[in-house]
Amino acid sequence: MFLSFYKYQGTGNDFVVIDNREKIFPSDVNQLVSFLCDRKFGIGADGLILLEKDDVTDFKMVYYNSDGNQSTMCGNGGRCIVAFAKHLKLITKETTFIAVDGFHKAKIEGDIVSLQMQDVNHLTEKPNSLYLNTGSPHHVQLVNRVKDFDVRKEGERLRYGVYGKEGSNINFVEKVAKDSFYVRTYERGVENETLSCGTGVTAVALAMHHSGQASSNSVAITTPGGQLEVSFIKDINKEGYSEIWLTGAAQLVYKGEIYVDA
Ligand SMILES: N[C@H](CCC[C@H](N)C(=O)O)C(=O)O
Repeated sequence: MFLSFYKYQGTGNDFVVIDNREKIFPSDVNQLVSFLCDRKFGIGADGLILLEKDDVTDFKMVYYNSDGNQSTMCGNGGRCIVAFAKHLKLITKETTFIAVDGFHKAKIEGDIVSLQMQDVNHLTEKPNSLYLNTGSPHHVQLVNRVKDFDVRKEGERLRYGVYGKEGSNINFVEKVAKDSFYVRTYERGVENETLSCGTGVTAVALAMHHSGQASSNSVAITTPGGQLEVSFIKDINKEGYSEIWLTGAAQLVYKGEIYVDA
């Protein structure tokens, strides 16, 4: 059978996106997801996103990493599904949708999508890093000359060596100017560096503010895949953050059909 799909990318984090409102996708078949995400034998992507109906919100987002397993929240994928919902004429400029980590508001203007992320109530300080969950778990570590850093080797070592089976995404960050940082991310479930990671960029912005490396409540993050901005409010009476918004481009690349064994 032929399966229709859309290919989206959000600052280089790329996804197979499927309109599953009629539940045509056999979602219990992990190897189908890993096949579709395979860059040689399939379409190729960091992850796969299903847009489904929801009784309360405009739509439901279901996210799979390219290893075929359903995963925690994907920030760039959340921005791409909002662009897809607009393409399908389900929404115009604003939306509320449900994802694995709860409700999300989002706004879209042209191809720029601003996605509200879940509040972050706790950041764990470790010897030379911070650990926090922005919808997915993230290790954040400042390094020198991040562009020359062996992200794959060090990322894999930390993801398996420190964070065990559950794992974590691993972000290496370098300060480039006041309230401006360059970030490279090793992504759990992709098991490699991706060109950007939305929940990772969000984690880096909050970690840099928490540790005093950033003073503004709006932080510019450059990734190998493009530019993102994270804005937030620091909660005065506790260590957390709220009103966290991740903003950047999300674009349709192509639409296609792929042959899958029935
Ligand atoms: N790989 C992540 C999920 C996708 C995160 C990333 N693509 C993003 O944009 O947030 C994990 O398993 O925690």
